[in-house]
Amino acid sequence: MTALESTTEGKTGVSGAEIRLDGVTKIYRGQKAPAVDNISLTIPAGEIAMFVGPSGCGKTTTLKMINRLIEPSSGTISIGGEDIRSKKVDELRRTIGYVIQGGSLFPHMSVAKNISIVPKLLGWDSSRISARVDELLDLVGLDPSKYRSRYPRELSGGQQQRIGVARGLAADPPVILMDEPFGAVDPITRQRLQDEMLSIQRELRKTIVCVTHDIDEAIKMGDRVLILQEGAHIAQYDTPEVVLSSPANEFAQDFVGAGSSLKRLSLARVSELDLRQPTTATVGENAEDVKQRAQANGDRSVIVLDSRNRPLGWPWVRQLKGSTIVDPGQDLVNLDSRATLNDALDTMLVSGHGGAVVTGDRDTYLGVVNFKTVTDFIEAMQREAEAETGAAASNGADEHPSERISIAPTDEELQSGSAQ
Ligand SMILES: Nc1ncnc2c1ncn2[C@@H]1O[C@H](COP(=O)(O)OP(=O)(O)OP(=O)(O)O)[C@@H](O)[C@H]1O
Repeated sequence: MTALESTTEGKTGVSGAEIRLDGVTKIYRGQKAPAVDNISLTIPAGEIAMFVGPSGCGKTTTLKMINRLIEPSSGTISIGGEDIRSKKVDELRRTIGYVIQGGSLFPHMSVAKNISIVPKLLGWDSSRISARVDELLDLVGLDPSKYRSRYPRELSGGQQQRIGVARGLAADPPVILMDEPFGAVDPITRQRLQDEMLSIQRELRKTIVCVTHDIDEAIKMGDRVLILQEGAHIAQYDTPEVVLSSPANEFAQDFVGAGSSLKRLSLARVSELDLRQPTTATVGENAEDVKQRAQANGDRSVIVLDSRNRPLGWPWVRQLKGSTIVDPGQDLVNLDSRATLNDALDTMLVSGHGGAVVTGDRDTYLGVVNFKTVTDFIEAMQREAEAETGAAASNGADEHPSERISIAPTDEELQSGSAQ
């Protein structure tokens, strides 16, 4: 077993490997100026590094040099301490997951075939591959029995992207490269995919390098954010907190943009809030018992869970008909506990309940978040940020926090909208 395939020792649960770039330069043929000019960078094992910067600054070129889709003109790249040139290109790529926008699935192959490309190349036997396909579908939130045999054209954009992620993870590589992975989907699906990726990463602790145009995505997803200028010159490489609170220079400041104190909302997670615990019911339970329980709790709606404690629906008590609780069959927009407060507000807006059902790893039910909890939290953050930045908070060029929270419903709307 080589360093690339082995689990990194020393950090509990980390299966990723450190990536190092030393003086790496890429000059494309026929070009005078380097696309990437002498970049040196270390991405610690088990972390997510988000690459951001203006179009053409060299993000994708830098990323693609890590799996040798592009060969550097000079400099050295190592993974897990091993120079990537010490392996054959094909072998190297089998140890690096690669996920790109839209999933880029093969249209003539079923979902299972798409996911199993690399395990097949690695010579895994068919029962191991089939078990792995099911495990990965479960991990990315798709029911294996339903999706295994489908073709890409039978999937939504978000589902295709999930399969793309499953394919990138298939052979359990220590390193995953992602190029604008969530660029082609609508904002709510994008948020869910980001949350799922964070949830998966919490279990797997790979080393992930991800290119994005979106500074908010970088701040949300990254353990570290790399802000690049033209020629892949590093403007700043720091944790999201430091990038937001202390931009290293004018370029980083401009890139992070106005209202950076507000962007800190993207750092606050739903898991930091006190979740409400309204009445829950399990499919198959006696409906009358559930109604009585809800009434005793003063709740006008209940969260219906499946036998594995995953939320299925959020019906009003008056909608509970028949003698047993059945799968309400509505599409429930869940909020992952790793979602940011900005995401929480967006999700709650599309819910008819003035709140959102929060889930943890593998979609397990955790509780409910409502507007009041979030706005209280935001107001406390706002006061803190204003105290920190003093007069700067009143700068007219900045987006004012109150603009962002004005979407919260009134108390009256809250009372009439749900039992919260
Ligand atoms: N195959 C190529 N041949 C010549 N020049 C190239 C090639 N690929 C990229 N470039 C140039 O190299 C520079 C960096 O490109 P790169 O795609 O790495 O940037 P990027 O930051 O990923 O951009 P974007 O955000 O627009 O995708 C750009 O000036 C681009 O025009």
